[in-house]
This record gives sequence, C-alpha cells and structure tokens, in this order.
Amino acid sequence: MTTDRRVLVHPDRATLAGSVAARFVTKLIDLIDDEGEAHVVLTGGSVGIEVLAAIAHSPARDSIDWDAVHLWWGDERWLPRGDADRNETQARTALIDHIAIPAENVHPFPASDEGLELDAAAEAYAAELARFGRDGAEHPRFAIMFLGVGPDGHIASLFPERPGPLVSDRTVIAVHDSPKPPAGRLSLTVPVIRATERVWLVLAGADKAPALGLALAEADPASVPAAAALGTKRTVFFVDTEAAADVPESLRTPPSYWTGAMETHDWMPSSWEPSDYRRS
Ligand SMILES: O=C(O)[C@H](O)[C@@H](O)[C@H](O)[C@H](O)COP(=O)(O)O
Repeated sequence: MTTDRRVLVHPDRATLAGSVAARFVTKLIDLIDDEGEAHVVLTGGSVGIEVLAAIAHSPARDSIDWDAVHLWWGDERWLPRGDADRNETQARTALIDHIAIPAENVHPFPASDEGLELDAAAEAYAAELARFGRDGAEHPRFAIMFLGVGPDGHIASLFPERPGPLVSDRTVIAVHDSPKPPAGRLSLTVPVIRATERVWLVLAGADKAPALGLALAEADPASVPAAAALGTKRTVFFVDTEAAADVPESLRTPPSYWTGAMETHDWMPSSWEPSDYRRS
C-alpha cells in the first residue's frame, strides 16, 4: 500500500474527462499486454459518466481487447433494470453499448425488480465478486477503480457519518437510507477499494473543493469517506480548477499547461506522465 496521492488539475471538466479517458485507454492496453486481463470498477455520477462517454469517443478504444476486460461497479442505485438513473444504464448508454465487450464480462449489481430484497442483493453481488477471486480471494484483483466524490465527501455509496465507511467485514453493503437519492443503494466497501491497484477519483466543480481539500488532508474517513480512497499502486485525483480551489497552489498543475493538450493525448505513450504533482 502506498499513501502517495497525485492531483492532476485540468482547466475544465471536458478536458478532465478526455484526459482520464486517454490515460485509461493506454493503461488498459498495457495491462492486458502484461497480465492478459483487467478487472475495472466503474462509478456513477456526472463526471464518471462523462469519462465513459469520452472513452467511447476515443479513436483508440477499438485497440482495446475488450474480451479481456471485466467491468464492475463501485455502487448502484436500487432501481429497476434499465431505469435511466441506474449507474449501469448510464454506463451502458455512454460506453458499453458502443464496445465489443462480451455480455458475461459485464457485472452489474442486481436491480430492484429482480425479486431480491436489498440485503440479499448485496449478498448476491458479494458472491459474484467471490466467483472471480483467485486463490480464495473475496473479489477479483481490480486494476483500476473509478470513484466520483460527492460534495459531502462520499465515494461510491459510502456516506459520511453513516456506518458504510466503517464496514470492514464484507465486500458489499446495502444502504437503506442514502442521503443522496434514491434511498436504497448497494456499495463496495472500503477494504475492496483499498485492495485495488489504481484508484482514480474524478471530480469537478466548486462544490467539491472542500471535500477534496479534506481528503488530501487525510481527514477521518468516517466524516470524509474520500479520505479512505487509496490504491495499492497509485491514487490519482483528476480534478478541474474549480474543485482544486482548496488544493495548495504548489500542488496544482497550471491550467495553461493543459491548453490544447487533448489533441495529443490519444497517442501519447503510456509511460508519458503529465506534470502531475506529488503531495510530498
Ligand atoms: O451513484 C452515485 O451517485 C455515485 O456513484 C456517487 O458516489 C457519485 O459518484 C458521486 O455522488 C459524484 O457524483 P457527481 O459527479 O454527479 O457529483
């Protein structure tokens, strides 16, 4: 586990989404070359879905061997299959419907109209995770996990001052009283997030600035769940200038650096690192 966090600041959310998409495509190609497969966790939320749409628009997306990719979700809203507010539905519309990924490689959470109660649905998803765990692991080895961040600092459906961020004995929880609608939700837990190799947090807008500042200051995860988001290899906050308002100037990438950068991202080698800044 590394506690190293990086903050990459982009001039606006469109540039942010394009930058993350470009990095995702190149990283995924490398991961599949090296390891033969990659398990990826998607997020709901506006920025997370914009990233997926940007991946769909990347000319390089067809260079990915999607047969080797498994898609999972960090959380889901307890709604009927196909509901426009389900994270799964939005991800399918933005990306999955446009790529040649086998249906069995897509692992959505159960939906509310499939005959399960919410708690049983959490257990069912935990069982699906365990089916792909190697050597008795409770879940697959996740190569990349996307996470959105709420203005209150929540990630996935782990909300501040609720039991969720503190759960450590399960991989999946049912949330019955989410402060963000709908009330019913399913979520991966912190131990799964922290077992992930690369945690990529995507956030934009001035209302996210306090949460970002507190997460970087390593606030108590019970109050700021985003502070618990750490990957075993890399933790990156992809943000826009508005969300970065509370990030010290010394840690920010100058917006001018990014101007025009999008035209070149699609073909940049995966070893390319923008002028990101480490915290220490
Ligand atoms: O189902 C959801 O709502 C989420 O997965 C949630 O954790 C989301 O990612 C954040 O609330 C950020 O959402 P925005 O980017 O829309 O602010």
